[in-house]
Amino acid sequence: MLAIDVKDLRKDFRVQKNREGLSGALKDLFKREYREVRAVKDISFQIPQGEICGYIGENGAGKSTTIKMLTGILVPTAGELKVNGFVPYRDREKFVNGIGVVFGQRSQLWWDIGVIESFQLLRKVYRVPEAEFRKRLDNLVERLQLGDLLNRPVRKLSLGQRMRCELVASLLHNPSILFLDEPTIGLDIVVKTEIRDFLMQMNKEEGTTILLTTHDLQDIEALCSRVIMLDDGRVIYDGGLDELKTKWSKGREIQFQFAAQTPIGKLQMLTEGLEVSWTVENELTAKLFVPHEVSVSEAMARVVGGADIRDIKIFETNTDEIVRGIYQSGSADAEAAKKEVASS
Ligand SMILES: Nc1ncnc2c1ncn2[C@@H]1O[C@H](COP(=O)(O)OP(=O)(O)OP(=O)(O)O)[C@@H](O)[C@H]1O
Repeated sequence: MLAIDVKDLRKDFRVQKNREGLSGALKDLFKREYREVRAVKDISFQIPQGEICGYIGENGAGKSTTIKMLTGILVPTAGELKVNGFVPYRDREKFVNGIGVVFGQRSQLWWDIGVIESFQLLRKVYRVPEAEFRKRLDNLVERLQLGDLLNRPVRKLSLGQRMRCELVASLLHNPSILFLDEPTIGLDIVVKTEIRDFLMQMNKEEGTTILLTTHDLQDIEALCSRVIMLDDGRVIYDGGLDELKTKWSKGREIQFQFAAQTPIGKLQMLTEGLEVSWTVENELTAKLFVPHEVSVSEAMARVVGGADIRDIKIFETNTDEIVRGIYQSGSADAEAAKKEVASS
C-alpha cells in the first residue's frame, strides 16, 4: 500500500474582495463580493512507504495547503487523496493514529504546563497504553536528549528545545507517516543537524515515511532522496535530488592553485579545443569552468600535465542556486532554468 496517493488534487479558497475608498468599504458592509484563489491546481503524486520526500516551493506555492489536506485539516475542492489507505477528511478518527504532524511555526504543546504533562495529555488523546507510552517516551527522550527538560513549562524552553519536544509529541503514538512543515525554521546549525540525524535514523530503523516542507535546502540534501517542487500550485518537478542537480546545474568549476605564476595564455593553450573558460583569481590561482558536456577528468588531466599544481578544488553549482534558478524561471524546463542560474 502506498503511504500517500494524490490524484488531481485541487484547493480553491474563497476570499473577500475589498472595494476601494470609503464608499467601497460601505458597499462591502452591505454586499460582500468574493473571488476564488486556486492554491493547489490539480496535482498528482504517490509516495511509497518508507520514503523521505522533500516538498518545496516559494512562499505561496501551495505547500502548506497540500499538507493541510493530507492531514485532514482542509477538505479538497476536487481530486482524490489517500493517506495510509484513508481519506483524511472523511476517516479522521481512524486516520490520525497513523500520522504525526509538526508545524514549525505552531506548537502542539500546552504553553504553561510541564512538557511531560503535555505528553501525558497526548497519550490520552491517542489512547496509547501506559506501558507502551513509557517505553516509547524513554526511547525518544534518550535519542533527542530531553532528560532534564521534561518538567519545564514549554514557555521556558528555547526554540531548539521546543522543536525537539514537538518531534517527540508527534511520535508518541508511533505513526507510520510524519508530516513536517518547516521543522528546522529558526534553529541553529547544531540543533538542525541533531534533528536531521534523528529523522534519518528513525527512517532507517522504523521505516517511517516523511513528507518534509522546508525553505532550507540543506534539510533536503541531508534527508531526501526525492523532491517534489511546486510553483504557483502546480508540480513542476518530481524526482531525485541528484537528477535535479545534473539536469539543471550548468557545470562544475575547478580551482587550481599553481606553484608559480602561470599566464592565462598558457592555461588557455593547455585546454585548447575544449569548450571551457578560465577566470584568473590572483597571481597563483585560476578557476576553470567545465560545462556538463565536457569531461572533467580530461580537462583536469590537461592542466595537471602542463602546469605545476599545488592544490585543486572542485565546486558543484550549489543546490540553492539551482533551485533559485528554477523558481525564477517558474519552469521545469531545464534550459530555461539553466539560463536563470547562469544569469544569477
Ligand atoms: N485560508 C486561506 N484563505 C485564502 N487564501 C489562502 C488561505 N490559505 C492559503 N491561501 C493562499 O493560497 C496560496 C498558497 O498558500 P500556502 O500557504 O499553501 O503556500 P506555501 O507554499 O505553504 O507558502 P509558505 O512557504 O509561505 O508557507 C497563497 O496564495 C495563499 O495566499
